[in-house]
Amino acid sequence: MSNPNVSIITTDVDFPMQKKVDLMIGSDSLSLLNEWLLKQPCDAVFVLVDSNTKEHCLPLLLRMIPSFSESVTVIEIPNGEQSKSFETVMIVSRKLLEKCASRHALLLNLGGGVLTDLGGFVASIYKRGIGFVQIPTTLLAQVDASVGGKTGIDFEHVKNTIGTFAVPNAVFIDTRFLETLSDRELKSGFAEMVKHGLILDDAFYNELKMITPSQVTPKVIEHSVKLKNLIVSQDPRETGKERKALNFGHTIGHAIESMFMETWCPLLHGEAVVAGMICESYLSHRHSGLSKNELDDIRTFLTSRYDMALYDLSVLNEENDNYVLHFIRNDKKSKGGSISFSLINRIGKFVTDCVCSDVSVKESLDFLRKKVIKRW
Ligand SMILES: NC(=O)c1ccc[n+]([C@@H]2O[C@H](COP(=O)([O-])OP(=O)(O)OC[C@H]3O[C@@H](n4cnc5c(N)ncnc54)[C@H](O)[C@@H]3O)[C@@H](O)[C@H]2O)c1
Ligand SMILES: O=C(O)C(=O)C[C@@H](O)[C@H](O)[C@H](O)COP(=O)(O)O
Ligand SMILES: [Zn+2]
Repeated sequence: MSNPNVSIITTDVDFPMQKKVDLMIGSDSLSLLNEWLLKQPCDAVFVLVDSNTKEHCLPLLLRMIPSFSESVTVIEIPNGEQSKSFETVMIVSRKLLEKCASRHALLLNLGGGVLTDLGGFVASIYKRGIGFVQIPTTLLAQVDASVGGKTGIDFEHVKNTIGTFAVPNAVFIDTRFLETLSDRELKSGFAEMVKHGLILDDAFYNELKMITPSQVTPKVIEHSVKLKNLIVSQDPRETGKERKALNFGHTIGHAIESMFMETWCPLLHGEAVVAGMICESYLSHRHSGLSKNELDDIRTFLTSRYDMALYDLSVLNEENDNYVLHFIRNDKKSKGGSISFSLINRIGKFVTDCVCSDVSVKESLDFLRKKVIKRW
């Protein structure tokens, strides 16, 4: 299988067994899918879509797999974060059962991070695990969610509480899908790329400062994926220090995302991560040596790109800080009752396992309110 427009990165995974996963990235990586599928020992192919990817992405996918387009079963779920739920797990599992999907079925997850997290989770538990392929259609899913094997659903508004580490059989990242994505969604995905720069690569961070999300090229996506993959291959199941780095901005970001879930205008994941990265850059300045200049640089860059004035931020008023702390305590990095953060000590260099007090967390939320929200 080869195509000059497509790069292939092979990653070696050791859980639950040694498994090599190919990530195909490029402006027409789907051109490799038909041939790839023909080599798989599967007995049926299912495609999971949401209402948007059914309209915008499924036609291209079906065109690219002529040997299967007549025989695939399409399963549709509603779009949006609410689909990361037990209810949707049941909808998909029920459909697989109705169609008598065997343990040799293959599930193609065609969608953004919600769909790849949910679809990956169902595939990892249905009949104790069937094969699945991630075909990410948002920038966020292309640079982050489809890479690294974290799957799951939310529970009681706590993000990704129920989930598995499950390795897909392959990942096809085709940048043509991004053509129908809204600016807001593109910006949300861009935030995770900025995160990759902040924790691992200052040159990449500076490169991102020079472009807008709509100017992101397949090569820039590939670089972001390589950065994530580097970390994942060192610490696939987040048992060591490395993978926690990918959680920069998420301890507070996830709590903020949870706080907004029930409001009339929920934040997108990347938007919450932006707010989280601002708070956690403040904590990095206070606790892990990030310079004042770099803190200002990050805050200025992020506030210039993300206009949070568009959202109702009253949910982040001081009187709600204890709710934010409640969500933070359920973060997966917490241990023995202490809240643990992944921070940076300079742009491009992460440090993990930083314990910060409730007082520091509240200070960082104050920083967000005074230095950022006021300006937004
Ligand atoms: N597993 C991981 O490592 C990981 C990493 C980062 C984020 N996540 C998770 O990913 C989720 C966010 O993912 P997301 O930002 O992709 O959101 P999403 O999956 O909700 O997709 C965003 C919206 O865009 C629509 N859409 C998708 N592709 C489209 C296309 N090509 N054209 C037009 N519309 C399209 C979707 O229907 C949806 O309405 C969060 O739940 C987050 O927790 C997981
Ligand atoms: O892949 C990872 O590891 C990450 O932490 C990437 C994050 O961007 C992503 O949002 C992930 O789903 C968060 O995982 P969680 O373990 O904090 O639920
Ligand atoms: Zn994330």
